[in-house]
Amino acid sequence: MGLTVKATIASFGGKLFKLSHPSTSTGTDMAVNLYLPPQALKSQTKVPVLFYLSGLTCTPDNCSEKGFFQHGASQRGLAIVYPDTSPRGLNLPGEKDAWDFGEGAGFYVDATQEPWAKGYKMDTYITRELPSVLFGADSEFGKYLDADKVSITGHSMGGHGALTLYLKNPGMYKSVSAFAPIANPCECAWGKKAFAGYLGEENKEEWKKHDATELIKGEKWRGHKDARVLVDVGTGDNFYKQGQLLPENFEKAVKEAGVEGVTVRYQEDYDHSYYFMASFSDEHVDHAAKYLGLL
Ligand SMILES: N[C@@H](CCC(=O)N[C@@H](CSC=O)C(=O)NCC(=O)O)C(=O)O
Repeated sequence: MGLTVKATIASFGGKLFKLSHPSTSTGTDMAVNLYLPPQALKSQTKVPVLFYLSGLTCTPDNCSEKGFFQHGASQRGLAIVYPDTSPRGLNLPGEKDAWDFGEGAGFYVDATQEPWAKGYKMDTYITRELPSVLFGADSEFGKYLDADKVSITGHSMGGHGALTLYLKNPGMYKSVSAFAPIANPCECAWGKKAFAGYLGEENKEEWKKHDATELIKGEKWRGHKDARVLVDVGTGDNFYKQGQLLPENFEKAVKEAGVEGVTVRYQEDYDHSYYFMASFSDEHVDHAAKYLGLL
């Protein structure tokens, strides 16, 4: 069984499809939104694809309703994939006890600890299963999507997801960008809670494999001359002020590792919300478009 279309919504000359599909990674049905720009629909050609990973508490709808990404995507001619942030409906004990762990908070890792290992496999889901579901021969959308031209972006927990999936898999994505990412999860409260639960309290070396600040220092990226990374953080972001994001640690690691092609910008007064993202989403679409051959 493949994709089910739940709704089709006109947006900026293209169409937003609300989809669901059974997932072998999570053992649940997964919701996912897909935006096809007018260029794909009118000429029936394959367009490049930008994956957008959402933050804590989000569904595929938060960003497709108020992130303003469809505006830039329709101008540049790229598709956007908005996945969910965790499995839903597994009914694991404690799954809905907190907004920063469990349902809506999968952290884009493959959990190794029970009970989470039963379906919290968001790394495999985003990097392997979802592309094959969307781009594969059985997908009615495959004819519109260029599987060889894919970039990734995200917000907060999803910014962590975008940076780490990009850094773990050189070549899988053409570029990465992030809004207010949790840039050093091993050192912040959100990250410590998630990694202790999903990966094990004692497995600190394993945690580092899913931390952008650690990954950029690793052998895959040390001395890299063209990293293609854009990060925006708002200086009025309360989660930034509380030390949940730690972009300075990421910048320091980039410098120490001699990595070039990383831009971290601090946007005066902007907070953590979608008002911030909508203000800069065109620029993040353009960052992706440049490396996807559209600019
Ligand atoms: N507990 C609050 C705050 C949750 C929140 O701010 N979530 C952010 C992501 S935070 C890091 O990943 C978010 O994107 N919220 C959705 C939105 O539409 O703003 C709550 O439950 O709202």
